[in-house]
Amino acid sequence: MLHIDHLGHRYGVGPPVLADIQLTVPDGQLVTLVGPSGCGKSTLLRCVAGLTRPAEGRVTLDGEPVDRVPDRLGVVFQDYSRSLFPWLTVRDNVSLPLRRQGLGRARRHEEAALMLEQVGLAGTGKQHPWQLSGGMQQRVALARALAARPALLLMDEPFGALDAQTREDLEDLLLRLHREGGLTVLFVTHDIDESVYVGDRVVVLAPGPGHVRADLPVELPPVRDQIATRALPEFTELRAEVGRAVRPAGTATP
Ligand SMILES: Nc1ncnc2c1ncn2[C@@H]1O[C@H](COP(=O)(O)OP(=O)(O)OP(=O)(O)O)[C@@H](O)[C@H]1O
Repeated sequence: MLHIDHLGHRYGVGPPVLADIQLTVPDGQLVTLVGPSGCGKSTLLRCVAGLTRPAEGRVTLDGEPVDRVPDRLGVVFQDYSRSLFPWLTVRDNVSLPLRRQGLGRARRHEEAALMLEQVGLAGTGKQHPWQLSGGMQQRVALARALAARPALLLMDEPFGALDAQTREDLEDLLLRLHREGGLTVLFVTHDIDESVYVGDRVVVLAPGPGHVRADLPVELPPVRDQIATRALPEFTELRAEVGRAVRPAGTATP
């Protein structure tokens, strides 16, 4: 379980960027974090990842304070081309976290093959990332994040750079892995539709300084479909509610 307790942050002597963030993500829940540009989403994720030490409050993962990058943390960022090592094969990229855990070569290769199969990339292990499409590279990044069997998966706009069809395929892949593997996920997105489609719960962060404006359960069937789910009245109502929280009346900019 992830627990964020009264977290606040400012960079140096600058203005506060986050204030009094209180958020718990129970095991097995996929929480989407949505909010306008600059409201502090990435800063919050960096604090949770142990990359930035918050000025106030604290983060715990399974009861342990996060004061460095936790061992069992998976991360997937938007920029897949810079997160994979081009000189390593796909298999070696995926098995990197396992090497850090001290697993032998044969076990690492076995696990990497299993993870690649799970993300629909069986048989690509001997290729290099640059031989794959953008969507395939992001699947490799996901396989690598899952290889460490993370207690928490952090995703920062993971599908933002992909074309619409590939993005939908990867949303559905994430939903399946979450459903079948009980993954605990904190997923940052700009996209209100995506926040509702993939989330069990949507948390809206508002700026000035960043704070939780809304925390909404997603009461949609766990097995989702890009066309049928998005057409449900529950989906459109929640999307509107999230939209109003992201952009309260009178704050829209031309
Ligand atoms: N390293 C840094 N030093 C100083 N200020 C920073 C730093 N990183 C972010 N900020 C500031 O903190 C605020 C929040 O930035 P952050 O990147 O966390 O927001 P965000 O919601 O993730 O934005 P976006 O959606 O555009 O990525 C912004 O005003 C930004 O300028």
